Amino acid sequence: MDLFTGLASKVKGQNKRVVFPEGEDERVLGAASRLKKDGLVEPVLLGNTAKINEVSAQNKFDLTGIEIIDPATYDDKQAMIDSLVERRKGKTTPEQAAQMIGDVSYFGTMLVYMNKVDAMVSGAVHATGDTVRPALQIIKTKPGNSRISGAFIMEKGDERYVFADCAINIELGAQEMAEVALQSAETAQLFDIDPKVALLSFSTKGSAKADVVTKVAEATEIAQGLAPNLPIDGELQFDAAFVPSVGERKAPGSKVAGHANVFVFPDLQSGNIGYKIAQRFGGFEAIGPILQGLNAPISDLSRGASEEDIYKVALITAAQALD
Ligand SMILES: CC(C)(COP(=O)(O)OP(=O)(O)OC[C@H]1O[C@@H](n2cnc3c(N)ncnc32)[C@H](O)[C@@H]1OP(=O)(O)O)[C@@H](O)C(=O)NCCC(=O)NCCS
Ligand SMILES: CC(=O)OP(=O)(O)O
Repeated sequence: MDLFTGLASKVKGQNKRVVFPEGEDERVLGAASRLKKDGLVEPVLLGNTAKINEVSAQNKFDLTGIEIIDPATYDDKQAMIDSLVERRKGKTTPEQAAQMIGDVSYFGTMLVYMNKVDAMVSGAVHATGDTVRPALQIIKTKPGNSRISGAFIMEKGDERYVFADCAINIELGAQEMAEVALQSAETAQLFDIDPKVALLSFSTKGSAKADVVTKVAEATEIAQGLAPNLPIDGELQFDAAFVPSVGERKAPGSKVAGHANVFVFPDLQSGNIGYKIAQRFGGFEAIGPILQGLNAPISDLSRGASEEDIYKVALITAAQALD
């Protein structure tokens, strides 16, 4: 069974309410109308109702039964402001809160925080920082996680891999990289991938010396200590992690080298560039970024996302809302 058939059967009929703050965007509307028609989620669109109906009519989308909330005329605004001020005690004044919820990313995040919806999918129009900052400030991390990170499921035919962090942490210390490794192993399990985790570098097992290489070796030790039963290894170059013959030559005896399926990058430059190369040169579908370590299901999208990408990310996000 492919990834999305399995996810669809899990979320079908569960009526998970997913808010789409960029409700006036044509790709978002197309995805929402299909999700509703397929009975997979209950989309909630944010935006101006007349504008949403106009874009839908132009594209012949059927929005029957889909709730639209216009933040400009929302009845419960004061309760939302009060709740935001309470959550950001000492950090946000009522005046600032009123201004913040004028931004659809904050408005949508508050709907999740106040349990008015189960999940949020955004970022087709807004850059990642603007999409996730409200979640970092309001939803915060899950217990046991000091930071969130962003993973992609990279899929082509029956090949399926996890890449992280491709979206959030510009620089990572050893401890933080170890945490991303464990979060990514958990994400892999969610998608029926039996994780073999490689912490990547331009060096394999000491073949080069540099502080950034030492960081990856230290992160590997920390991650192995935290999860002794998981196959985790580093520092590994990508070829040593992925190609069996190279793995054997460069890292003999490693349980991961040559067979890795979860790839943890040492910083955001390499992670973001790496996933886009696999996507655009390698022909992999890049599904995500899936936010890991956040205390509620909220997903960011790439602004390059297609309607199909949005549909799939919404399905994943609804599945995360199931337990
Ligand atoms: C994610 C990002 C927006 C956070 O930056 P920021 O808003 O400047 O963060 P700040 O340091 O001001 O922190 C804001 C809040 O978020 C929290 N935070 C920041 N990064 C976090 C992380 N990785 N995990 C958890 N919380 C985090 C801070 O603790 C702070 O909380 P507080 O307000 O309650 O004290 C920033 O790291 C970023 O731009 N990353 C790159 C995103 C990107 O462009 N990716 C490429 C495309 S996908
Ligand atoms: C994940 C990512 O790179 O997002 P964007 O393309 O929107 O910058």
